[in-house]
Amino acid sequence: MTNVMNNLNTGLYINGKWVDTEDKKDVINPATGDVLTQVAQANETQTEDAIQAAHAAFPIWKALELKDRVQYLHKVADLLEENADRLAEIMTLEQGKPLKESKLEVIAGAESFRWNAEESRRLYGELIPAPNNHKYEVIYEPIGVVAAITPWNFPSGMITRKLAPALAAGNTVVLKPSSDTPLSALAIFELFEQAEFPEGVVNIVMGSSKEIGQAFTDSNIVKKLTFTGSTPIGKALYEQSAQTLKKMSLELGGHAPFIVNKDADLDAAVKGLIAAKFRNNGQVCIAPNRIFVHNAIKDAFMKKLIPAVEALKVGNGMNEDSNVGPLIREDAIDKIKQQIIDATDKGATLVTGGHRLTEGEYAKGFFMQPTVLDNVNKTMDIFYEETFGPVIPVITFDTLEEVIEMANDTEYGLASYAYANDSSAIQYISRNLEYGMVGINEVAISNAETPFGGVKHSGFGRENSHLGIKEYVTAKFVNTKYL
Ligand SMILES: NC(=O)c1ccc[n+]([C@@H]2O[C@H](COP(=O)([O-])OP(=O)(O)OC[C@H]3O[C@@H](n4cnc5c(N)ncnc54)[C@H](O)[C@@H]3O)[C@@H](O)[C@H]2O)c1
Ligand SMILES: N[C@@H](CC=O)C(=O)O
Repeated sequence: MTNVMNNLNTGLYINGKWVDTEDKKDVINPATGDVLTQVAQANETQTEDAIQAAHAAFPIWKALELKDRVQYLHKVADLLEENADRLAEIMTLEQGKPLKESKLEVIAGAESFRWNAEESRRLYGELIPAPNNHKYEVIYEPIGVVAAITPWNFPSGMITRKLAPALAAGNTVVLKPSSDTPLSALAIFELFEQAEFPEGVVNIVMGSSKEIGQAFTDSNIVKKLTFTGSTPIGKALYEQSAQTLKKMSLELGGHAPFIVNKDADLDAAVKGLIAAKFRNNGQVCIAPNRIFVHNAIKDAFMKKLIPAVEALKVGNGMNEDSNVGPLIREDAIDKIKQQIIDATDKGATLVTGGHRLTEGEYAKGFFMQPTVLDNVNKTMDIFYEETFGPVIPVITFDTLEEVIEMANDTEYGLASYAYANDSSAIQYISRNLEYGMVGINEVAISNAETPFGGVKHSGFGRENSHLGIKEYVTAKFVNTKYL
């Protein structure tokens, strides 16, 4: 066990107490295949205990004076910043991403707590002019118990992005983190404990995803389910929640187009593409997955792109010189390899990479070469399937109408990007892309201040920004008649 794991609590956290269980699950380091530690696995009763604890704590948390609630959130932000190095190391060990990416993620989580603490002060209601001598008021109130289910690709960021607005708005929470990366979640819960949150306000359960998911969706106490993960699981949870009519936010899969127009600054486009595609080794819902390059600049673009991809150093995320870490599991490598085989069988050209790394330092981890595929087209699986790995598929186009049609030809609608200079082209592209987010000459589209979320089968609801906290409140109308 590495030092950073030594004192980490690995139990469930229910009603302000760490709860150990008989049943345990290994947590694996994807860079080495080593077992890092084992974590507790909840049974049905413990999941129900967590829901009940959040239910009992709701009136207390909701009734807290706003200034006091705000202080709790700022305290968490302080603790995240103070403990950023430790949390980053835990994240890299369980998830694989380079340490500097992990640290940025923890710091972004602190920012999320600060933003939402301050945003809770601005949950203004409304005074509506009444047509009589009544008073028409709209008040925003917390919903109640919020259940949150999060994925492994951002083991800390996807949690802070949900818990910060939920708590800031006055709700209590039960979290189920991904079974692949529960340690970052546990480390955050240690900080809640240090911040002395009232018992039951924050609870964490780990265990069978299906059973915990079912307990959340069946519960009449859980008033809101916020989920980030794959589209098929999101749809299943949506269906399961019908009987209890939950308010939901679904942040699901993506398959982002990245358009390089003929007038683009190619150096900027390559830089942006490398940053966005190889962040977390392509295991990002907003990663560029289909690279549309105008025929007129295709050769010049490839000349710049290929050396930039080949210069990336793949390695254990704990090593300072690693740009790209391992993939999360063996089956993630299999899926990428299958997409590459399918594409090359159907006529794509493998320009660089394409293979699993298995020798020396790579022997026991899940490492894959950064890969570029040229001559990709719609007959190939990679055109339609979410990639979630280090593969750049290049597709060419001649007109903006043609590229917009191809870019929108997907069930997903999360992030999209374009590099262009002509203002009419920019206007045409940004207005016609059917996506929740569009980055023009920029790939940084995920900030505390701006709305994050998708359309189509990428889900609904928005995280971050002033819209994010509104997902965790209900609008109550009060009509007062003066007698
Ligand atoms: N839109 C976004 O903001 C966003 C952000 C990050 C990741 N994602 C998406 O997440 C996916 C990758 O994450 P993943 O592999 O962890 O996704 P996943 O859907 O397999 O799992 C997500 C979470 O759901 C849980 N889960 C799995 N089966 C369940 C069930 N039957 N009932 C209840 N919970 C269940 C998992 O344990 C995990 O906690 C990708 O599709 C990616 O695009 C989306
Ligand atoms: N956490 C990512 C999105 C999901 O994979 C981001 O905020 O950019």
